[in-house]
Amino acid sequence: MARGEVLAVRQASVSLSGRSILKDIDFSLEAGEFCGLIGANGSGKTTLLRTILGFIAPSSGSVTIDSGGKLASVGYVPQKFALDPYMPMRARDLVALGLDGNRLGVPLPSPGRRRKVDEMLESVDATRFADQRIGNLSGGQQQRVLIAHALIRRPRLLLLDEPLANLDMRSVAGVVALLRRLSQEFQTSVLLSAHDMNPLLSAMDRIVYLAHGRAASGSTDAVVRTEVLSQLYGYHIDVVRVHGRVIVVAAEAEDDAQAAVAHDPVHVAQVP
Ligand SMILES: Nc1ncnc2c1ncn2[C@@H]1O[C@H](COP(=O)(O)OP(=O)(O)OP(=O)(O)O)[C@@H](O)[C@H]1O
Repeated sequence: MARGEVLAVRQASVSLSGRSILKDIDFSLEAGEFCGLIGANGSGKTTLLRTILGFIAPSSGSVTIDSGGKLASVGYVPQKFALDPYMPMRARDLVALGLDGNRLGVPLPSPGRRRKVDEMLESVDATRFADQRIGNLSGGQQQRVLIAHALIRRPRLLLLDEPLANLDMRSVAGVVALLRRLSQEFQTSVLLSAHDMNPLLSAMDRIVYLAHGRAASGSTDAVVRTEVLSQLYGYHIDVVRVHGRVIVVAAEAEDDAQAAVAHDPVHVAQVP
């Protein structure tokens, strides 16, 4: 691994049930970098995150994480974390659970634990709803608590699977700004998956763009370009910038392009 790198994914390929899902994925993240993992539904974002977490072994290539000597090197906020409104657990209880890692049993309360939890709740602006039932909080508030849970042991790398899905526009902006701030403050590298890159444009240091099981990575300006994405998709793509938003357009009505549009009308729009 190069100096300063927290995560290095090198020529990693992944097959599931005999099907090739990811091919030759290659990118790295440095300390404190904020990276968007962008791709349409089914492009392999969750599979890549699970591979980085070590739940899936790559069939070739490698994934290396530099723990920096820490026990808790990776924090994870999974997709679709269902919180039952009737679960008798306060926001602060969930954050406190993050302190326990893999330990079993109920830890004794202590002033030290309480202080760490209070500080973490404060960092994610959750102090005012810390004593409410987790299931009664709004989607944006729940995301803040889940982020606090994942970050309380100050991991070097934080992985988040579609944390912006199902949030309203204001909450999306709030969660992105929060993650940007925390990644700098804690020097935690963030890898966040999303199907729409637009809310992340101002926050991303780099992008990993997945299509057809392959990835293009680098700075947003270097990757989100007509030539690069056309090569990745294997047919002509136009990258259109309108009012500060990026729209990726499959310009030709080829079969593959049609399929992409049908697959994800939000991500790849089609010129009529
Ligand atoms: N266990 C499995 N066996 C075979 N194929 C699988 C398996 N799990 C996932 N896949 C396939 O791998 C591809 C990538 O799925 P993945 O969930 O990683 O995509 P994603 O980008 O996270 O999608 P979404 O945005 O819908 O969550 C999909 O075509 C999916 O059907």
